[in-house]
Amino acid sequence: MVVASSIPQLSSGAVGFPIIDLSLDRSHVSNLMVKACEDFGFFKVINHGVPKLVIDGMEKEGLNFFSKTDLEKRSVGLLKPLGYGSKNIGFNGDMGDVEYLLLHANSQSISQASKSISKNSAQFCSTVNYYTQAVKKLACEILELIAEGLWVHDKYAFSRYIRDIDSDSLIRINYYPSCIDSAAPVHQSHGIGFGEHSDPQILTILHSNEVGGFQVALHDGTWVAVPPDSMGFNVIVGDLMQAFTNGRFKSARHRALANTTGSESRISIIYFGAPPMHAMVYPIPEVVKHMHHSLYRPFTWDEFKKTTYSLRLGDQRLDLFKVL
Ligand SMILES: C=C1C[C@]23C[C@@]1(O)CC[C@H]2[C@@]12CC[C@H](O)[C@@](C)(C(=O)O1)[C@H]2[C@@H]3C(=O)O
Ligand SMILES: O=C(O)CCC(=O)C(=O)O
Ligand SMILES: [Fe+2]
Repeated sequence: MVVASSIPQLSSGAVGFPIIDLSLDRSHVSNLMVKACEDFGFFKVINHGVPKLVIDGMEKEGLNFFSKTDLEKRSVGLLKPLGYGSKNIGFNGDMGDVEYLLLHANSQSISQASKSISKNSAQFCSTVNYYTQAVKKLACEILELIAEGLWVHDKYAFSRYIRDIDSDSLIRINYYPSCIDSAAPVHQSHGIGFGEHSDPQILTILHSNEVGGFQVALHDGTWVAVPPDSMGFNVIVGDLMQAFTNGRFKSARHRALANTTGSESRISIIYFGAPPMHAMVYPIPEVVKHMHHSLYRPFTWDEFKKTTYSLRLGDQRLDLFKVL
């Protein structure tokens, strides 16, 4: 990746995704974000203001959890799809070389979940809460900058959904064991940690340790590796943002490769910013005005989420909401 205001081409001919420095001038940053969302549906932010201590604490709790025995991990008593999972992704047969912990991102749910996740539940709870609050704040700032860059007159047009007390946002920790860690021989691994997909929510904020494997697809379908950087956060446009912007932004298809060669395990911590279940989603009038008609019919997040869970990971679920 290269810090720049345009789309940099690396010498190899590969694309470097935009890196946006949040300490720069606000209107410059908001324009860069809109361009990045249009060109890639993806960018990295640096100088984001989330303290390293908060990130390290969260990562440590994650590693501590995944180091437990199978029995201990499987005893996390949360209703599916929340809780602990290993290899299975969703309900429709998708598989990957990944273990995960999926939680609701509100403090009451985190507090409740902590009791079955950690013996030191108070510490787990406060660590996850600190992280979630900090990353939610970052997500809101980014959404407000994007609204400004799009000249939407209500700068809270997107962020209000995830600021809402009933927001259905999630927090997920994915653990990709190194082949040395893994019980399965390397030749049995199919190479995929988390298969190709777009995220259904509004915006995703992804952090990972210094182990590679995360990839994003360009609009033409070419896969590009995202170099790991534990100092930055990856920002991914979700399906709802595509609907809000009437297709001006496209949700980014991404995947994580399994760790088949390295000796280190990869851990990623992901915040998915989502609206409340009852919230209506429809293209915002300012964007439609320039494009003449709405590409998508209005729908609730509840309806979209149900559709998402009835489909496979890689399906293009937003197509089902297109106006014909
Ligand atoms: C196969 C599936 C897993 C998923 C729900 C789905 O039916 C399709 C989307 C998947 C996804 C991708 C982004 C997030 O990781 C996630 C929690 C979400 O909201 O949609 C997962 C779902 C999951 O793992 O439960
Ligand atoms: O773990 C990663 O790096 C990506 C996983 C992902 O895209 C997801 O959980 O939705
Ligand atoms: Fe994802």
